[in-house]
Amino acid sequence: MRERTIEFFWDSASPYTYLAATQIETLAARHGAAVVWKPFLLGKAFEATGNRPPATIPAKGKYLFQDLQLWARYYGVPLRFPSVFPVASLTSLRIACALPDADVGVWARAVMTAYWTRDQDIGQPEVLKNVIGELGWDADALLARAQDPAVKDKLRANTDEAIARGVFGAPTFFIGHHMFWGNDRFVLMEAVLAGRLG
Ligand SMILES: N[C@@H](CCC(=O)N[C@@H](CS)C(=O)NCC(=O)O)C(=O)O
Repeated sequence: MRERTIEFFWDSASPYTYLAATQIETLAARHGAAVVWKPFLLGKAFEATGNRPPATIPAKGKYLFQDLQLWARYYGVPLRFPSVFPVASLTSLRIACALPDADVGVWARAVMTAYWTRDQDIGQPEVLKNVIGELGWDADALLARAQDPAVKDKLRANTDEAIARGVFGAPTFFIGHHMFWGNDRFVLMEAVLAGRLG
């Protein structure tokens, strides 16, 4: 039987993850697959694997700015490089861990749109409150829940799981036993979902 689940490890601090988030549900729907949105701390995966943010290597950073804009134009989505970068994504990810599973993708897309298209500093509680309010959710209650020890543990567990499964960057997807890093791996993911690659 073909695999019908795409696990999506995402951190709102990652521009390529924002790009992937604009596409993944449409891709999944084409194949009757479900997306499981898994927030994790990319910085911890960098630390654990000895990897580093690409923008810290000047030549890679320069290329990355052009590459991101080309992808945004290719997808027909907005992308504005934020004035605060890198951003403190921790609270936005804890909020994701405090939500019911069905709302995590909605939150991920909303918070990444605020940061990656409207230059809003999602490290600030006031900004997060606004984004939560725009979704019609109770911002004070959700921000309070995001501080629960069980919620903090969930983010830690997702991050540990990602590292244990070999994640070194973002976005990272799993379809069955296959791991994919990057929004540029969609072509391979579709081949797996369509049963053309085992
Ligand atoms: N080619 C990938 C690039 C993805 C990427 O550079 N992601 C960053 C985070 S935004 C990362 O994880 N970098 C780790 C690395 O360069 O090894 C894509 O198109 O998505």
